[in-house]
Amino acid sequence: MTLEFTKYQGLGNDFILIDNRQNLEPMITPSEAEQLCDRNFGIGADGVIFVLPPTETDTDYTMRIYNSDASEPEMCGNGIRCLARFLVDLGVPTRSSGTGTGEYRIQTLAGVMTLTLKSDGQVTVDMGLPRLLSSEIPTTLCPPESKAINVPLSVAGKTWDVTCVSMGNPHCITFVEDVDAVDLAGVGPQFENHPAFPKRTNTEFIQVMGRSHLKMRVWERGAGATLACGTGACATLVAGVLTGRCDRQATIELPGGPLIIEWSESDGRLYMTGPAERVFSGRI
Ligand SMILES: N[C@H](CCC[C@H](N)C(=O)O)C(=O)O
Repeated sequence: MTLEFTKYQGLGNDFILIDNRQNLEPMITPSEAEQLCDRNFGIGADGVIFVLPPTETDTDYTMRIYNSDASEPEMCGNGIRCLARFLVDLGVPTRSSGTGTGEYRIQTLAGVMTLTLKSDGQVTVDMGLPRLLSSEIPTTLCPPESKAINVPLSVAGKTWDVTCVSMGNPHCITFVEDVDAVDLAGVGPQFENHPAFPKRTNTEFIQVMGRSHLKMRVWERGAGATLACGTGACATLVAGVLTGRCDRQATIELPGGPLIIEWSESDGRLYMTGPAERVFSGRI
């Protein structure tokens, strides 16, 4: 079977996008996606994202994603910005948002996201409400109806203070003195696969540069060290506010570049703004 695809990247978090609008199910299997993500034997990417027909009322399309390890996460922040750019390139008309920019409403396993295309080429995503109860992460670090904020977790012979936030997918955030000193490949997998996280977890290591500037490195569930993580940046801002370290709007500085994140006072939702760029199209 010949597969047409287009590669996009959001701050270096890169994805293979597939126009799957003719079928209700993804046209390739998770293991085929894993092969395509291989950076030596395949196209190379952190994941494969499918544009599927809408099944929820008042949505334009449905997004599904396979990580490069073939697992299926609930949501991807950088990836959904790439999907917005893909829809524009496919010639899909936007809804007028009334503010002079176009919008798409996309169903995901984490809920319906509204994507706004800004005049400067960036994309703002309404990422919805954070989930904070340990049963919602999910984590066994504390009782199901309580929140895991600044709780101790032993990893790699060290005790880390962690705060857990779900953006539909699980995140474990820990604040460190020097984020560049973290042995990401050494400790990342031990966090990812820790028994305290029944669905595994994404892990964000954060250095506070100021109340509106956090420096982040990330070990992603199912993808390893990536250059950026949009859901992780949102979860990080929430953890920073809950632990008194930052304001409700901040620049999250990632290895691949900055994301602007706001945890709205008025509606309690997270808003993420960042770029999404086409790299190349191909067929395999
Ligand atoms: N690896 C993540 C999915 C991709 C999230 C990340 N790339 C983003 O931009 O939000 C997970 O398994 O939850």
